[in-house]
Amino acid sequence: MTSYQSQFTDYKDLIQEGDLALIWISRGNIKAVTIDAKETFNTRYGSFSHTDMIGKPYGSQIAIRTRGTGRFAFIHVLQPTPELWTLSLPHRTQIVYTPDSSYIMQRMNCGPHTRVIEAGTGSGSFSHAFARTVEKLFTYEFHPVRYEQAMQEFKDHGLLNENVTITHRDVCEDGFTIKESDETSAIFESKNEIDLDATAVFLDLPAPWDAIHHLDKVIAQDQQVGVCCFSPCIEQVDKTIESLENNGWTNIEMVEIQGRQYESRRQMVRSMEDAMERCRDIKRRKKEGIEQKRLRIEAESNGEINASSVPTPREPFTEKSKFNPFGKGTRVKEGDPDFKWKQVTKIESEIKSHTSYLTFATKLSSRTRNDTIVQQCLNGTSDTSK
Ligand SMILES: C[S@@+](CC[C@H](N)C(=O)[O-])C[C@H]1O[C@@H](n2cnc3c(N)ncnc32)[C@H](O)[C@@H]1O
Repeated sequence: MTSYQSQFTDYKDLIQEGDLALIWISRGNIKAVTIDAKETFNTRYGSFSHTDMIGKPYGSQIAIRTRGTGRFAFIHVLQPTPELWTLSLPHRTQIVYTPDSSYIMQRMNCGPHTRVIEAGTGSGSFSHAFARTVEKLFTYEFHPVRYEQAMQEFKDHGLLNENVTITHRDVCEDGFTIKESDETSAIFESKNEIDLDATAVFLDLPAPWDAIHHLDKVIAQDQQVGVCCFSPCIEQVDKTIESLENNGWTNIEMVEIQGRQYESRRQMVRSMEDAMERCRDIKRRKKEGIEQKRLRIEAESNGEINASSVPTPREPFTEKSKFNPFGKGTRVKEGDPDFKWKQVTKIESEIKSHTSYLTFATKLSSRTRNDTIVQQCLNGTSDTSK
């Protein structure tokens, strides 16, 4: 397999041989491909040769004539980003989606100096987002196949060379310390144990409460550390909070992200006269119905059961072309200038985005005052990079 410069962290302009590209076919259909001049990308509309992509800028539209109809079909070739990867990755587990991951990173103040612990790795969706933003990501997975697959994927995406370390571990049983004897991608230099010094922790595990007590050994002692536990059930939240409290975590808060689509629409303004016309119309139709029924019964009893002998109802009084805003008639196109409209907001009635509850907390282990640092801060000479 090709080893990539990490395109997730470094952007490039042109599509090249060996690149990982994300091919946008439609909104819900994005496919990852490795650009190879000998290959074609097949869709049900036809085949797109990789040679037509090589040398073009990322974001280009590639068009072909479709089989049979001769009409155009097209795809877009996109640069991989963590957001697009989340939409196209091979699912090995449930994953964290961008509305949650972006909020979590923002809440935990993730930036270029953050050192993150993540367990479990799962399908690596959140790992890619962390990897782009933070200084270092230590991710843990106890399922052997998922561990291997994630490790290969991180390697292929150039993330292991950058800032990601993956370790095969049951974190609830064995905690987070990484030693030379462990099954890990970590590179050991002078010491046989990695200094994790984590400043943010993300736990997407069935039982995060069993892992929380292991954190003290691996989190930064002199800085405020943030934790987020991602759990689908409120009972899990309850147990997590208990464990966080017992282990000295503070500022505990639970959040649920509910994504909603707000649409700007126009609604027809209806007058009292419209309402009255509607009532008259109902009355008219009812009367016509009763009359028709009477005629049918009469025709039946006279033995004239032939349908053609029953008169067709007369056209409703309301002209269809003029549309009765409250009743039947021709559908009016939203915004039709013959009617009055007001601007309204419509939201989806169902919320589809509940994936999990997010339980946040913080911990500052060492509360001792370092006078040198305080003095440096007061003098404006402190190293603000930390
Ligand atoms: C829901 S998935 C994580 C998905 C991931 N956050 C993503 O965005 O792709 C949970 C993962 O945690 C792993 N896991 C569960 N318990 C674990 C433990 N005690 N230690 C390490 N990994 C664990 C599971 O094997 C699974 O792959």
